[in-house]
Amino acid sequence: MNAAATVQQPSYTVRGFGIIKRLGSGATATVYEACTEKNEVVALKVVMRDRNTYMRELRVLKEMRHDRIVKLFRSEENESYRKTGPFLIVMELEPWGSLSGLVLWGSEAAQCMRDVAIALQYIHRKGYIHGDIKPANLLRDGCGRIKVCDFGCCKKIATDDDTVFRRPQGTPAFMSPEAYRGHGGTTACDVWSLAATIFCVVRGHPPFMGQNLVEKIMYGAPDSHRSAPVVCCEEESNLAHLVNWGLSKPARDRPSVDDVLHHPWMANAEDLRARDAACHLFSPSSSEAGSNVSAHSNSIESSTHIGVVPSMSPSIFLAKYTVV
Ligand SMILES: Nc1ncnc2c1ncn2[C@@H]1O[C@H](COP(=O)(O)OP(=O)(O)OP(=O)(O)O)[C@@H](O)[C@H]1O
Repeated sequence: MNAAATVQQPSYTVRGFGIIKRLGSGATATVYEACTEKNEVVALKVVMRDRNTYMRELRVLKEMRHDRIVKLFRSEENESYRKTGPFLIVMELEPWGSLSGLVLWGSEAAQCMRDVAIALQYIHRKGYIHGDIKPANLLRDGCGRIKVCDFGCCKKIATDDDTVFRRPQGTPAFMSPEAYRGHGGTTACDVWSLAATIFCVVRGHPPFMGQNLVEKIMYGAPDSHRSAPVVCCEEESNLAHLVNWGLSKPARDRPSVDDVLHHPWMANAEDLRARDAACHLFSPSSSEAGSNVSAHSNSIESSTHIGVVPSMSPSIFLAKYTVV
């Protein structure tokens, strides 16, 4: 496959981008698979109204250069001068979608969550917290690796004397207790969300399942009596330990991202380099091709990047694209 193999015809255009299909949407935006005038295939995020969120996301994405973080292709410079939406963000397309609704097993779960921890380590070192780690913001690339997206809730790490009450931001099912109270400016908030995400991808639902926002907030409230979730069976004791540690109510009791990366559940996961090597060496005709996120099944010969439809096994390829 090469760039000449094109995707479905766009059904309409948004400021010069041909819209092929909707990939997903959230509170502030809708993301589309789109093509440019040069027939490059991209992810186009259309932020309808919230200019502040848009500007923040754009500013942060420009700073992020890491292979576990979705790439910003183009910041439509003119966008910054617009007073009203929609505002556009042009990103690399991750055609395998997010982890939302998926259940992962064993070392595959550990590898994917390790990718997220690596991305968080980078984000924290840059002086930011992501603020909205959850399965829907974790995209799968063609090699079975994870890329973090959606920096709309990202903020600078609060300084020690920064006790200002901020408007709570994030997704209730994955938010730390202190984030509910408007003190969501520390890296420990991301660690809570990561632990809740780990629970969710191995169990298929978030750890605290309030029926509505009020119940979810009560679950997270510091004086509620709910105990940390137990993820347990004998062979999963490492997993249970990490999740329960990450979901410690007092932020100071939680591990750092470095601790998470060194935790046996992640550190003992199958060697990632083997997976990376498999990604490059994978033969598109291999009979191991499949449609989950395992190391061998989603491998492609080259990374997905602008203008190039990924070269991959025909069965996987056809599931996502109409080749003309
Ligand atoms: N680069 C991409 N490639 C493929 N799919 C993407 C990409 N970026 C986002 N998506 C899909 O679009 C969905 C919504 O994107 P995003 O989370 O950025 O929107 P949002 O409005 O900021 O969401 P939220 O309300 O969670 O903040 C994601 O869950 C994901 O499924």
